Amino acid sequence: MLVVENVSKQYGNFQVLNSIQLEFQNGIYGLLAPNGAGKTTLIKMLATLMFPTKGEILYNGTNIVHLDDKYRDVLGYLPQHFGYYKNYSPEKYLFYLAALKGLNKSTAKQRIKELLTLVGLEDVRHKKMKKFSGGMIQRVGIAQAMLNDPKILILDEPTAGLDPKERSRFRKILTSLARDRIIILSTHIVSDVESIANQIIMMKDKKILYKDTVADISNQLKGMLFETQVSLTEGDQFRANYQIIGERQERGKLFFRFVAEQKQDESWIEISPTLEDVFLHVYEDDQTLAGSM
Ligand SMILES: Nc1ncnc2c1ncn2[C@@H]1O[C@H](COP(=O)(O)OP(=O)(O)OP(=O)(O)O)[C@@H](O)[C@H]1O
Repeated sequence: MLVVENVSKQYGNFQVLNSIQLEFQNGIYGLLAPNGAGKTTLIKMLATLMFPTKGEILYNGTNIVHLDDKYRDVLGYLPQHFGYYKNYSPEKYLFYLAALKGLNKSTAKQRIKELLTLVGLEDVRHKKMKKFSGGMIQRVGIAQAMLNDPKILILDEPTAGLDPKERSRFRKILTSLARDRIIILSTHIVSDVESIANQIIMMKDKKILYKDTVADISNQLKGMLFETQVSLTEGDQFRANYQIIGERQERGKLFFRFVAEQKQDESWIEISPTLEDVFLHVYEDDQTLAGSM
């Protein structure tokens, strides 16, 4: 078990995280927040690339800093921007990293074969990576993070720049890896984690806002989410009165999806909230969100 125990992080006087408390068991955790909320900072601390200003991170009861190499032996990490050699093939690159990680040759051979199959790159294993799409490169990234068969796999915004098909493929790979390890995946895109994460962690104002299942977080808006239609001339007034989650124009009318404390009009239709609704609701005033969508 991995435990983040009362962790705070400051860069100089600038506080990014304040008293973070988290526990991870095997399964997929989606770390979901707009850019700038501190996801990378938390992930870098989990990967021992940065250290908490206060608090500690424990793996099976021992501070990961003290575990040192023993911790890195069970850790797989895919950073936001991972460095690969464009002129290498994925196979050559993975052999190179396996050697750096101290895997013996026959173990490496077997493992690389399995991993290239897992990520669907066996057919192009000898092709130079400079010809690869963003999705293929990210799959090489997963393979490199999985070389040591880690108990903890951490991926920082792994789907950035991928198209929907590649995202879907990525999700399937992660699901297949989740059975007997902790997977922590950071993203600002709800659909990346909605269908695969056992738990979603949402951060706001330097703190953990929610750590719960998709269903339980979605229920935060239960009874408060509605749809209705109004005339075009009433649109501005309606927007001023309610928090709008979505709107569209159709047949000369405005259709709003919006949040209100309770049903105030017979014409309003209560709808089941999704994780995306809660995300938009929670980060409505968040300046960082505008740049991330
Ligand atoms: N080395 C640093 N020195 C000072 N401020 C930093 C440093 N690294 C990050 N920050 C600031 O800390 C805040 C959180 O950054 P962080 O990268 O952890 O956010 P994030 O949620 O991962 O966003 P992104 O996905 O854009 O990286 C941001 O305001 C960022 O500008």
